[in-house]
Amino acid sequence: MTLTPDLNQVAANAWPAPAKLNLMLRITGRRANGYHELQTVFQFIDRCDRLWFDVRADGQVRRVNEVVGVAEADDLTVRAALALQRATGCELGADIRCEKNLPMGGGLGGGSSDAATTLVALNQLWNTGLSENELATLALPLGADVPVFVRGRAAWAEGVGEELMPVDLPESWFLVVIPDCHVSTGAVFAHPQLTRNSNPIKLTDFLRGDITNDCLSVVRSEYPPVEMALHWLEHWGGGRLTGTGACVFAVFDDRELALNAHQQLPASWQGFVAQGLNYSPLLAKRDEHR
Ligand SMILES: C[C@@](CO)(OP(=O)(O)O)[C@H](O)COP(=O)(O)OP(=O)(O)OC[C@H]1O[C@@H](n2ccc(N)nc2=O)[C@H](O)[C@@H]1O
Ligand SMILES: Nc1ncnc2c1ncn2[C@@H]1O[C@H](COP(=O)(O)OP(=O)(O)O)[C@@H](O)[C@H]1O
Repeated sequence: MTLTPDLNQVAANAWPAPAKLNLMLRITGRRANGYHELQTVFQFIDRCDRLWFDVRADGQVRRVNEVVGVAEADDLTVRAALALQRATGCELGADIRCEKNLPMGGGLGGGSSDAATTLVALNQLWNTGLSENELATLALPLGADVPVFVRGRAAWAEGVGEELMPVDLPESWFLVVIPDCHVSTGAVFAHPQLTRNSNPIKLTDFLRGDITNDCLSVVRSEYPPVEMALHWLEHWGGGRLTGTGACVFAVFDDRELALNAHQQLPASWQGFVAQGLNYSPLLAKRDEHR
């Protein structure tokens, strides 16, 4: 008999919720409801939150661990589970445990990814049988970035991020720097100086090197830690902002170069090295359960 938990088993039962990077982001207009029309490119990275689900027979949905700064009722995992219950009439519930490895509000999409992983996992574990399209439709009201995580394919995106076209991109290495500040997505989109009228481009323009992020100039002027991180990354070929930030990243051809840059990160700064992924690890996990 062993008294230590079988850590391999714990890991095997975990459902991954990867981060994303926006490799470019253009704002091409504004809708009547105030939301902005975007063009963006999403790629996943191999840095993930991990979630565990225990099915409950009594229909209750509970988050069983503390997530600092997020009340249980507001947690996107709980909201996603309740949305799936409502849509399907499922009478089962779940205990949800979420290991947060991704910084919140950093433009890495951790909350959106947790929501998507919850939808995909519980659709399997509850046997609710929704198709990928149905899950993506359920995902959008939870957040503009949730559908891309449900579909699990790196994508060229338009609209508010819901019109998705899968793309295959180089799976480069990234050094992601986490500036010591939180950027409010709402505040960036409300900023009077934000560029809102970029001309639309095509995927081929992005592939030829148009990697503009229209949020960059507002974010770097309003948030000094982002400006400092971008300044430091100039030494490594220049930094880019993911989404509305605060995280910034530089691209490397191989892991060693990225690790070398990471080692030189100022001691008080946070960051990590990760690889770009065209397929979310969520897909492989889902397929184990089919
Ligand atoms: C712009 C992206 C790119 O990935 O930024 P990140 O949040 O990842 O940094 C996302 O699409 C963000 O989507 P999402 O995360 O769902 O946005 P929310 O926090 O709900 O948006 C907060 C507020 O920003 C404004 N907003 C958001 C998205 C959008 N396309 N136009 C907007 O004008 C709205 O006023 C909204 O109420
Ligand atoms: N499970 C969750 N993980 C992270 N954030 C969550 C979660 N549930 C709700 N949120 C809320 O969503 C916000 C956005 O989180 P996140 O997706 O990590 O950032 P971003 O949209 O900048 O990429 C957080 O500030 C938090 O208030």
